[in-house]
Order: sequence, then structure tokens, then C-alpha cells
Amino acid sequence: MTNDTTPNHAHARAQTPDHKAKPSEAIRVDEAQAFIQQLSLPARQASRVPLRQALGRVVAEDVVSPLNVPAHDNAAMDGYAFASQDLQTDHPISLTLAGTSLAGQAGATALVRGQCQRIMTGAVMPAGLDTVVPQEWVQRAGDCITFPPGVIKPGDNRRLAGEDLRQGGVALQAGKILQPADIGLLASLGLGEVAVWPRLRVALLSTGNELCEPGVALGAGGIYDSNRYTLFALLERLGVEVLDLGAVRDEPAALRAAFGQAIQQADVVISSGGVSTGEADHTKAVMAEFGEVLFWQLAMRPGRPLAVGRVQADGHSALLFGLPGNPVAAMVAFYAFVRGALLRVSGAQPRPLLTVQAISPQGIRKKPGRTEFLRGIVQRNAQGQWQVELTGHQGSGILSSMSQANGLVVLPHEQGDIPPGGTVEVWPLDSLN
Ligand SMILES: Nc1nc2c(c(=O)[nH]1)N[C@H]1C(S)=C(S)[C@@H](COP(=O)(O)OP(=O)(O)OC[C@H]3O[C@@H](n4cnc5c(N)ncnc54)[C@H](O)[C@@H]3O)O[C@H]1N2
Ligand code: MOO
Repeated sequence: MTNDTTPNHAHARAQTPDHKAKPSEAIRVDEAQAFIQQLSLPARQASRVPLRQALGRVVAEDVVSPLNVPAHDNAAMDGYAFASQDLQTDHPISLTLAGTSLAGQAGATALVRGQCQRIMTGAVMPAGLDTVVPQEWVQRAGDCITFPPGVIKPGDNRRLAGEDLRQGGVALQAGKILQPADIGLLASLGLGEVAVWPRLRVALLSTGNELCEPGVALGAGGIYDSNRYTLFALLERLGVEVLDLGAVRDEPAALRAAFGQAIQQADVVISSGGVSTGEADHTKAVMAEFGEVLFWQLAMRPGRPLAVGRVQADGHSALLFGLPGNPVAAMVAFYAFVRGALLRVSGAQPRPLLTVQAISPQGIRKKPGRTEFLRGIVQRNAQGQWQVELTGHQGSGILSSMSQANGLVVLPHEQGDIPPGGTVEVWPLDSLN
């Protein structure tokens, strides 16, 4: 990493009033991400929740397995259990039936060589027996069962105690975002509760005098506030607790009251609008009153302006993300900077985003020197390869192109034009939490 990419440098440069920032001075996306990566929240208190309320929550401490799963060696097939020494012959194997073991019964008494036990899937293996021959393989005449040599190896069709989870081992690591399989895994350990971090509280507001609430007649010069609805949905899908503080007029007193309330009530404050260079904007000045806020001009499209900082009100501290007002820019900035940060400060150690390398049949014009995010539909072509088609007009106010898309094409900073048939990286949006 050169000096150019250190967070400190990003910090210093971001202090420059953004209306003076020339495009060449804009901050790189990876530089901004690295800065955001080191923002943190004060320590929070974990609590235990019942499994049915744990989906999507973040595990606060390693879960150590209190028992072996399965608890006993058991049969993986319906058939006959026997001792593998009985396989040491080139002749058909003949065994004498001693009894029956069903799932849910305690282990049967020990058997000896030459004996076998009728056994059902999941039943505890009788002591001394280590192999199961499936019933399809045997011929049975009264108490005698026979099967050919060579079809079964020692240990076949037997599940070992602890082969899924070993007592004393870490079954789930702190930082895991609980998925359906994890909930089942905790249940398989007999645990009814799990320690999780509290849900992150995120206050959401939009700024601008033009904003009207959906459901109300649109005033002259007005637009409906869509950002608060997309952002609310993005946050809800992420599993955080959202405090919707509404649309705030671009007036210092109103902004001061709204940001003050947001900071006091939430871990993270997310606003949209007012972070660029507009004449009427008081948003940036008010944000700056609450703490150390950086007003970035980013080398990206869409989503050039972004405010990031740590703010305080009444002794309560919060992180602040001021997203650009244009609807697509606000969403792209959320995906590029906010989503990962929210997961991280909520205690999660998320796995890296799954991305797709897709062919773009159409060429794409791209200037090196900025990261571009384009909306596209990614699907398999007739040859079974991933292929992406852009969803029309890519202006940062064209929310319909985002609505049609199932992925974001990410063209990195240094990238130049993509020739027809070139390969691009796509972030699949539909599969995200
Ligand atoms: N001279 C310059 N002008 C602009 C620049 C620049 O660098 N120099 N940057 C442009 C870019 S890029 C963006 S993005 C916008 C961002 O500006 P703001 O964050 O200050 O946002 P606003 O000016 O408040 O609004 C921009 C645009 O978005 C609409 N908007 C705002 N909030 C909402 C909402 N909640 N729901 C739907 N739409 C919203 C607003 O009406 C404007 O049309 O600035 C460019 N200008
Ligand atoms: O953030 Mo702006 O164009 O990049 O909409």
C-alpha cells in the first residue's frame, strides 16, 4: 500500500472542501473502504435468545459442543449389524440372527463373531459390532442370513459417535450470522438458546425540501421520497433495527433536531441527500456540528459524494453515513460502503461477498481512474456461461434500471473499456442479506 491509500491520507484529503475537489483528487473506492473498515462502535452487551428468535442474529461467543453428535455409533442403513472380522473369508458370509435394534432403544447387549443383529437406520450399534450390511444384500432363511463376499467393507454403513460434532469442540464460531442450518445444529446439541449480540440500531432519515411522503398528493416541485423506502428495505433485509425519522426539511433547526435525536437513539445514523455542493444545503454544516465528519468526493460512479464520521449527542456516540441523494447513488453507496460496515460493527465476521464473473456481450465504455457500478441482469446463456446485460439508462436517478437488475456490474478503478464479449465482475444482489 502506498501513502496514497492509507486511511490517514484519505482523512486529510477529505478535509478539503469538496467543491474545490477536482475529479483527479477524488478518493478511491478501496481507499474509502479501508478507512470505513477501521470504524468501530463502543462495546455492547450480549444476550441469550431462544432458537426460534435467533435466525440472522450474530453469535456473540463460540458455542462449544456439550455432547457428541451423534451420541452413539449407529446404523446408517436398515439391515444387519455384525463384527467386521466375519468378512475375512472368500466364501459367502453366514451369520446367525440374535435380535433386533430399533432407533430410540438403548444399545443391545454385546454380540460375538458369527452373530448379527437386525438393525434400523439410526439405531445404536450393539457393543462389539462395527459394520452393517443393508437388507437388500442379504438372503434370509429363518435365523440365518447370508450375503456374498466383497460387497461390504469393515465399518460400512455405521455412523461414528461424534462424527458430526465432537464434545468440547467449537460448533459455531463467534461472529457467525445464524443461518437455518446453524439453528438446527444448535438444536442437535440440545441447546435451546444462543448468546447473540444485540441488533444494531440504525436511525434513518432523508433530507430535502422537495421530499413528499408516498400516499400524499405531490406538491409543486416535489418528488416522492424513495430513498428512505429503499434504505429501510435494505436495512430490514440486513436484520438491523430501523428507526425511521422521516424526511427532514433543509433548515438548520430541523436538521439539528433530527440528527441530534438520531444520534442519541441509534448506533448508526444513515441519511440521504445534501452531501454534495448544493446552494440550499445545510445538511453538511449540521452534520459537522455533531463531530468529526469527512465529506468525501469519491472516484466512483454513481455515488460521488459521501459523508462518513463519528458523531456525538448528549454523551451518546454513533457512526454516521451521509449517502448521496440520487436514488441509485444512495443504493450503490449502501452496497459499496455501508452494508459491510454494518455487518462488521454488529459483531459479524461475514464471509466475503460471492461474486460472479460474467461475459458482457455488449462493449462497455469505461474511463480508467474511477470505479463504476452498472446495473445488469445476470443469467446463464445457451452455453451455460454467466452473461450480463445492462438494464438500460444508467443515470444515477434511474431507479427503474436498479429495479430491473439482479446484479451490480463492478468495473474497477484501473479498468478501461470492456470489449464486446469481455468478462466483468457482478455482485448478485438478490441473494444478499
Ligand atoms: N456541481 C455539482 N453538482 C453535483 C455534484 C457535484 O459533484 N458537483 N454531484 C452530483 C452527484 S454525483 C450527486 S449523487 C448529487 C448528490 O447530491 P446530494 O447528496 O447533495 O443530494 P441532493 O442534492 O439532496 O439530491 C440529489 C438528487 O436526488 C434527489 N433526492 C434526494 N433525496 C431523495 C430521496 N429521499 N428520494 C428520492 N430522491 C431524492 C434530489 O431530488 C435530487 O434530484 O449531486 C449532484 N450534483
Ligand atoms: O452520486 Mo451521483 O451521480 O454519483 O448520483
